[in-house]
Amino acid sequence: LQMSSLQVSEEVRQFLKTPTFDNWQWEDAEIMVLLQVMYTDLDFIAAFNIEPEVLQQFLFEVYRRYNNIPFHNFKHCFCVTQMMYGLIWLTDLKSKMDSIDLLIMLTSAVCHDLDHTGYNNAYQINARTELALRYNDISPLENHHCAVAFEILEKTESNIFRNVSMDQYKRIREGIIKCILATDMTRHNEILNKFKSILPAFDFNNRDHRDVLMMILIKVSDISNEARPMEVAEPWLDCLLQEFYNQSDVEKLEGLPVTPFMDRDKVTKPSSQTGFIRFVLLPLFIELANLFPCLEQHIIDPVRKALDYYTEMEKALEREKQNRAQ
Ligand SMILES: COc1ccc(NC(=O)[C@H](C)Nc2nc3c(cnn3-c3ccccc3C)c(=O)[nH]2)cc1
Ligand SMILES: [Zn+2]
Repeated sequence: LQMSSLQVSEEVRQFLKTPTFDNWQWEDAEIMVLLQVMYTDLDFIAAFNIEPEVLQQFLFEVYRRYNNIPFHNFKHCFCVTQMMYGLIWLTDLKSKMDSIDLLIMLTSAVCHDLDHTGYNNAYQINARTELALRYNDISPLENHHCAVAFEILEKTESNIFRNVSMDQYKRIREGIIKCILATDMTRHNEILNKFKSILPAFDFNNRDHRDVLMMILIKVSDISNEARPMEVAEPWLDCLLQEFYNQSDVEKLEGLPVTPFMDRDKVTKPSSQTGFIRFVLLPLFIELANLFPCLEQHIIDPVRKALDYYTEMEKALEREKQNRAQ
């Protein structure tokens, strides 16, 4: 996996800051370079004295620890990190938050699904896997992703934080743990409600407010595929359903409870998406847009278009089913 960060043009560097970036156009080796560009263009290299070869080793270890499964793979890690990077520039967060918080957010996105096996927490708990046992059924996957991140960071040659102070390292570790654990979707309403409650008097100088915002930003980045152009987003839904169907097939074989929206006999692409967009994605994005109005046109409009697209598809499927029934 050869990479050097010299060959990225100014045009690509600008494109990388937008939510329309198409991950499918790039090889893994090029994606590794694009991830380095993000750390460089946010001035983390200078601000935290990160040595380029250590950053490369860190990203290579990360690359190695993601698995080749349909959805929660290294390309997903890149998409989430690239969306986080785009949100940082779109909302001008550099002028509102400390650089160390931005470093926490970007690194959390890079590491947030490390060593995902393609089976969600419900499966881990029902099947009483080693992870569920180790983490007592408490966000087993997210605890594992975070533990793997710090296994990588414990090694000197891949510890991008090895030149920061003890206090900075403590703050970075606390922040990454909070952000990665926040990606457990069973905590979705808990975190969204907390954000809603502080929004009316949001204060960037309030540590608790900043912590909740960081959790909301990684959550938004994590499930934001439908904010991208349809030709980028639709393949991701196919990958996701592949992983979900694989899990529900195994659950059926093992006599374990099957999650309805993962069951290939129950779910269709449009039906899974219209519900998700209406009840999960839009409410979350609309709350964030309350704080950053510019996200209306960059993130919310594309999601409304996706909702229209899947609603139309759902109706067409319905009509087809009626015709077949007659
Ligand atoms: C509250 O917990 C939830 C809520 C909804 C869902 N997922 C869905 O409703 C369906 C399957 N669709 C869906 N789920 C998605 C998307 C993006 N990420 N994502 C996802 C993937 C893994 C785990 C959880 C989610 C939300 C997406 O575009 N669509 C999964 C968990
Ligand atoms: Zn994820």
